[in-house]
Amino acid sequence: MDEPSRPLHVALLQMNIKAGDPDANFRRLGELLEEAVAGDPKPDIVMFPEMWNTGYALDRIEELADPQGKRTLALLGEYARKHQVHLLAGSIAERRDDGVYNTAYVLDRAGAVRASYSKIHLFRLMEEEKHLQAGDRPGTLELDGIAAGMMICYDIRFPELARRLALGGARMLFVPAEWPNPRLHHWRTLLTARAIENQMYVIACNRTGTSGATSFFGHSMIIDPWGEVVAEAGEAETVLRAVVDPALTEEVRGRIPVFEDRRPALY
Ligand SMILES: O=C(O)CCC(=O)C(=O)O
Repeated sequence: MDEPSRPLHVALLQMNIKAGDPDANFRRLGELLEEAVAGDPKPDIVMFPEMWNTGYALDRIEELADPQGKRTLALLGEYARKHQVHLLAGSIAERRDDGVYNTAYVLDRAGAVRASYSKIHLFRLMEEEKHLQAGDRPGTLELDGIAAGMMICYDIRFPELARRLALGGARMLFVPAEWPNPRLHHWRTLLTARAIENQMYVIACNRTGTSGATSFFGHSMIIDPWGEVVAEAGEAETVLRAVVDPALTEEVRGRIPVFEDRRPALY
């Protein structure tokens, strides 16, 4: 049975991903995960970045993607059970019968898959639409009695999706990403705006390092429902930790009743 809603310890694996080398990425993820669960207190939720299994090796993505996520889910199910943590397992390149999807999985402490979400908005600047299939439904989940939503990277440029998740009851928004230079300003501003306008936590895990000519700035962030940055990483590979208190969402929503004051009939 789910525990009652209480503050949660989260740990974000800001990882350097090797494009086109799933074996190396599985190894590195395992090391960072061990580092995360060795922390005191042990995290309730460990989160990973976007496409952490393959990186953006899009020209070989058919061959590299994990068929039905089987390798990922077998390994992560074992990790989750062994360490008794929830895994917001970033997203992976997942091969299905009709193509490759950029899919985020959520596993609970028992290692069971609780939710999945495939990225809805494909990022044309990186030609995702030529190699990936788009998801067709928003990502919702519930962990320890707390309703939350998921968006992947480029999705945060679409405020209507975050609002839809908030209206559906989400009190936290998880955002795995591979957000590159030079758009740190956009990353910080958009994440902060999604937190303030929806009065919910935004928990965003970006990758770091380089992939060909593209470099990634890290700056994984946890932003509270008032828009304050609770924790922010620099550029280095790291485990970023913070405590999130879902009760703060109610307090902030009570302070400025944005959801009651909406006039959707007019716009
Ligand atoms: O929107 C952006 O600037 C970055 C998005 C992106 O890199 C992605 O969705 O993979």
